[in-house]
Amino acid sequence: MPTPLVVSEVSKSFTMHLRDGIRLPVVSNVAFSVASGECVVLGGPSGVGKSSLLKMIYGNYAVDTGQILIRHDGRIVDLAAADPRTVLHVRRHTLGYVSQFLRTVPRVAAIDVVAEPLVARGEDAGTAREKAGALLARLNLPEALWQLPPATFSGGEQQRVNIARGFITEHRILLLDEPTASLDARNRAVVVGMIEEKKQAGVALLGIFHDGEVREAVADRILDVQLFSPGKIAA
Ligand SMILES: Nc1ncnc2c1ncn2[C@@H]1O[C@H](COP(=O)(O)OP(=O)(O)OP(=O)(O)O)[C@@H](O)[C@H]1O
Repeated sequence: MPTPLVVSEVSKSFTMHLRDGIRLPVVSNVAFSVASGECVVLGGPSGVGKSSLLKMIYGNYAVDTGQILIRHDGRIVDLAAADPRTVLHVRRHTLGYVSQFLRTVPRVAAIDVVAEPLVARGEDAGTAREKAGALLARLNLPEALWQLPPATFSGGEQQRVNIARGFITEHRILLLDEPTASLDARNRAVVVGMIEEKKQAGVALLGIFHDGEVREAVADRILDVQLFSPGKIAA
């Protein structure tokens, strides 16, 4: 099966426009790939650029140089150079992202927040809601909350809505930014099981997990982002 995600010679500096244009180099010459059915975990100390790298791959941060090659619709798209329409199409169909925090939409019920990515892909609303309910039940979100907007939910409840929303589609690539950070042990175990199922289904996963136990449970490989700190030569 063709490799779903290849990151090639990616470098990035932040330019602080309000601070005399000071440049903050973050990563340099990042090169790795994630195979189908593999879970690669980004490692390295705080501030080394793990989250920034994930945001570059999702297209939220621009890259200065390099390519982010995504297998999409039977062809290869360089997301680093793609126009916004293509980026949105890739996100809708191929590239999923579970951020650390849920971005809530006022007045939208939790179950519809979770079902929305399926509806956007053209799935019937009733079926999408059924799948959303099954995921929320699996993640132990009390049914009394399903019809409420998640804005007032606890941190862990919001995170579970966010996870359900990210896992509901059959995206071939899934980016995970600390999806278990606010969860208790029981729900962390549920998420580990869900990641395992995605691997079995051939999804390529790339994530950040600060929890050592979760990392050990899900990682096929840990990629030390420090190898790509500016001034170092990538191994
Ligand atoms: N939007 C931004 N503008 C300016 N600097 C940024 C921006 N985002 C990140 N940085 C800087 O880039 C560096 C890497 O940050 P990043 O959040 O990617 O690190 P990390 O490895 O994920 O850290 P942690 O493990 O603490 O979450 C930091 O020095 C940070 O201050």
